[in-house]
Order: sequence, then C-alpha cells, then structure tokens
Amino acid sequence: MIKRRVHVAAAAIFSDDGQEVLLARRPSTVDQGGLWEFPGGKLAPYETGFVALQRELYEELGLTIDRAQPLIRVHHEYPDKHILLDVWQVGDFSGEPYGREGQAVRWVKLDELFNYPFPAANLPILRAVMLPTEYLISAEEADDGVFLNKLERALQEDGLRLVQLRAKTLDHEDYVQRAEQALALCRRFSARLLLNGEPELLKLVDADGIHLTSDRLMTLDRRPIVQGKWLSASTHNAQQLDHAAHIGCDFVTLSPLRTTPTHPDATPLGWHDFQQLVEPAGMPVFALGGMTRHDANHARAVGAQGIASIRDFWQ
Ligand SMILES: Nc1nc2c([nH]c(=O)n2[C@H]2C[C@H](O)[C@@H](COP(=O)(O)OP(=O)(O)OP(=O)(O)O)O2)c(=O)[nH]1
Ligand SMILES: [Mg+2]
Repeated sequence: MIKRRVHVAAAAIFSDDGQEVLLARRPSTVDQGGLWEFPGGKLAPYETGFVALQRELYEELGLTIDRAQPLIRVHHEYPDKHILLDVWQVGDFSGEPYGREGQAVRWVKLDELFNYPFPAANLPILRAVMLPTEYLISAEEADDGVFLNKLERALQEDGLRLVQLRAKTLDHEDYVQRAEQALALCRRFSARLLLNGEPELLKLVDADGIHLTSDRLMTLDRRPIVQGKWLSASTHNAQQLDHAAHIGCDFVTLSPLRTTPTHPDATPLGWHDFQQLVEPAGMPVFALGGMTRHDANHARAVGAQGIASIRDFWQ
C-alpha cells in the first residue's frame, strides 16, 4: 500500500513570559479525536508551511500572526498515512484565542505538558517546546570557585537555562562534589543541569539528566535512565543519530559543525550536511562545534533546536 503523505503546519504559541503554550483539543469525531494538539492543519495546494500556519491559526483560533520561527519538523508513520508535522514557534500574535470550531483551547504550563494526551507523533514536539535554544557545555576548570563564578555569569547575564557539566579532568569524587555545587546554582536560576558521564551518577546527584558521549551511546541498547529525567547524547553521523532515537534519547548534539581548536582533525559537517542529518533525526538537535549565539537563528532555519557551545558562554 502506498501511504498518503500529509504535510501539516502546527504552532507552538507561547505566552509572553514563555512559560505556557496554547493547546487545543481535537473534536472527538475527527482523526486522533479527543487528543490535545498544537493548533494547525494541512497545507492547501501551493501553500508554504508558514502561509498555511497563518491561515489555520486564523480559522481555528482567530489569531493573526506576522512572524514565526521554525521549531522542529517531525516525520511519523501512522497506519494509514505518512505525516510531516512542520512546527513553528509563535511569540507575537494579535487577537484573543478562542476555539472557533467549538474545540477546547487551553494555556498549559510547560512542565504540565506531559499530563495531556497527544497523538503519537507529538513526543519530539513536546521535547522541543520544553527546551531552550542554547545549550551551555561547561569548560574544563581546575578551580571550583572560578568554575562557579563563570557558571553564575552565564546563568545570570546570558540567561542560559540548559547546562551540561563536562569535566573530564576531574576524578569521580571531585566530579560529584562539583556537580552538587553546580546543581545548587542551577536551581537558583531554574536552569536544568545534565551530568556528562555514567547514568549511575544520577543516584549520587539528583540532577536533571545525563549526557552520553557518542562511544557510550553506542554501547547501550536501551534507555539507561527513567523517563522524567533528560537524556542527551553526542552524535557525529547518521548511525549515531539513529541509535540515539532507538534508545530513546530526548535530544542530541550533532558535531562538529565547524572546525574547532579542541578538535582540529575532525572533518566539519558544515550547514548543508548538518541539515540533511537533522530532519530525519526525529528529536531536537543542537548544532555544536565553533557555534556562537549569533548562529542560533541560522541553526533554527536549517531545522536545529539551536546551538550548543562551550567558548561563547564561558567567560
Ligand atoms: N494540528 C495538528 N495535527 C496533528 C498534531 N499531531 C498529529 O499527529 N496531528 C495530525 C492529526 C491529523 O491527522 C493531521 C492534522 O490534520 P487536521 O485535521 O488538523 O487538518 P485540518 O486542520 O486541515 O482539518 P481539515 O480541514 O482536514 O478538517 O495531523 C498536532 O499537534 N497538531
Ligand atoms: Mg487542524
């Protein structure tokens, strides 16, 4: 059977404070009825994703939007069709949203999204909605005081809310101690902290998740931590991306985008190859390798969640 291919434009509409998104409930009589969704619908012939988004948000919610930023594109096989969910992030809109087709509409806090039943295709979208555009990877730092000062600066001045503690030069005991300090600081700023290392670390430090090296990723045949904690991994190619999806990683970094002083011999992907790899990944992907915050918009435009960086944020 040749499956129908359906291209759907959908919107993650954020409240002004960025803490809530707007959901709608699909009427019980339609496909995926009764489940919650990101408002949107199918592209009409000759429409682009953005134009379809504008039309659907007006038809379904009475909203007018002038701008939106790509968030994630998700391919999903339903039994009867192949669907592409082309999801956009909307911050600015005019109008007061209401269910023009009689559907329930509700503002939902980001950390309550998992309480709502969604269609099967939506898991990667939920992850993308809950993650920021920038992922800070901490630099090697011998001194705890210097480390904490730099982390605090990044949280306070750059507003970073997703942090990976990467400290290859510390032994196990020192790593755990630094992780506890970093966690206390991250909590003050409501930032998430992922530990770069063995999944068992979460039994010692109640951080928000684990980041796996690509080597460690490839040794695992299933997700090593519970749902509810975040699992990310370093990837460099299609095989590693597939494996990350297979074991249920929540998101990944894909590198190196550019050549960097720390990995001078690695062949850079460049934006073209990066873009080819991102769309089939089926999860949020951060571009890594010579990235600065000025690259974030371009990273978004080619399908990434955003950028991950050590140097640009560690000052
Ligand atoms: N809008 C939206 N559709 C989703 C989501 N998740 C998901 O699997 N879908 C599926 C359900 C449908 O098969 C398809 C969207 O079609 P739709 O019924 O909203 O299309 P439409 O608004 O153009 O409605 P219609 O004119 O065909 O009645 O995508 C989601 O979060 N938002
Ligand atoms: Mg619709």
